[in-house]
Amino acid sequence: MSAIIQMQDLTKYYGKHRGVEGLTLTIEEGEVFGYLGPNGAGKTTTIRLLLDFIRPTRGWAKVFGLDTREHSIEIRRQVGYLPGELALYENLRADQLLRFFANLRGGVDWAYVEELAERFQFDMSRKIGQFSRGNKQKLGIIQAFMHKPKLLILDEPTSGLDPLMQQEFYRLIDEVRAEGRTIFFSSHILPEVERVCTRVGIIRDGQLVDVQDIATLKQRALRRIEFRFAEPVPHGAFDNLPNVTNVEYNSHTVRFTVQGQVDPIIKAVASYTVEDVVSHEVSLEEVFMAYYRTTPEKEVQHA
Ligand SMILES: Nc1ncnc2c1ncn2[C@@H]1O[C@H](COP(=O)(O)OP(=O)(O)OP(=O)(O)O)[C@@H](O)[C@H]1O
Repeated sequence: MSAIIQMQDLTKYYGKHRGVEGLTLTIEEGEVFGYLGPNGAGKTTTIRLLLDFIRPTRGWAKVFGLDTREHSIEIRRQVGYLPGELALYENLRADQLLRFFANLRGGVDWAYVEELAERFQFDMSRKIGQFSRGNKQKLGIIQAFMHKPKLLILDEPTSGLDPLMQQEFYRLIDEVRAEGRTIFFSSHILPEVERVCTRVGIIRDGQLVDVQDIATLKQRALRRIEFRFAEPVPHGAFDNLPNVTNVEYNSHTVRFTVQGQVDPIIKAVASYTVEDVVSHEVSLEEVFMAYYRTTPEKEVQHA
């Protein structure tokens, strides 16, 4: 394995305002790395530093082992980049713009472009100016993936996509991953990061607060689970289960918060007749809260 992205003390201040600070991180070839953080955390700033659209105040970054400041043209040639906000030529048709990019980059298989357009139900013959936000996002995805780059840098790629198209996008990510290519993508949606990534970095207030593989993050995640039973359940029946807190009994229903494995709970509820079960996805905020509760105090003062 070789390092595809390296950051060392990477720091960007906008005047006195902190963008990101002290980012040190290595992403290896073949990783699908999720860069997770709430709005304003510094995700876009990091991506813009990697592509040399802005320059660091301190520290450095390398992509493919090349310094981002000295070799930005070479780096960008080998990267598929989806910006958070696309600036496009509104008067062109989508296929004209894609042909233009294909000619600039060279080596693009047009049949693959057509395949992507079909998969995303994207009509390339329409003018870009007429597109909805979702269609513009599809166009952004197609241009990022069309030349099969060895590194994809994607800024909130699923924003504006409907759920079906999101699923298609996740399949595309899986394919790129199976081919051993590398993806760095920012998101504020934990379930999608869980779905497609191998590792995740959590950024908050401009700083990288944790880097974990997905399995570890899942262990920390909180989940609210509700069971409805055919018969009333005795109060206290599930009070002493491992990993469970905040148990609420209400006649036929029981709700609780779970952190970590659900297996002991499933075994315990199985002695009653379960009519329904609802598991609420954890919000990123809850994951952060769970994270901060287990972080040494001096590190959480800024949280
Ligand atoms: N051009 C700029 N001038 C001044 N401050 C900026 C500029 N760009 C970003 N910032 C600030 O830097 C911080 C990080 O912003 P950034 O856009 O990188 O966050 P983000 O995680 O990508 O958020 P979002 O999900 O909202 O895009 C924020 O506090 C933001 O206000």
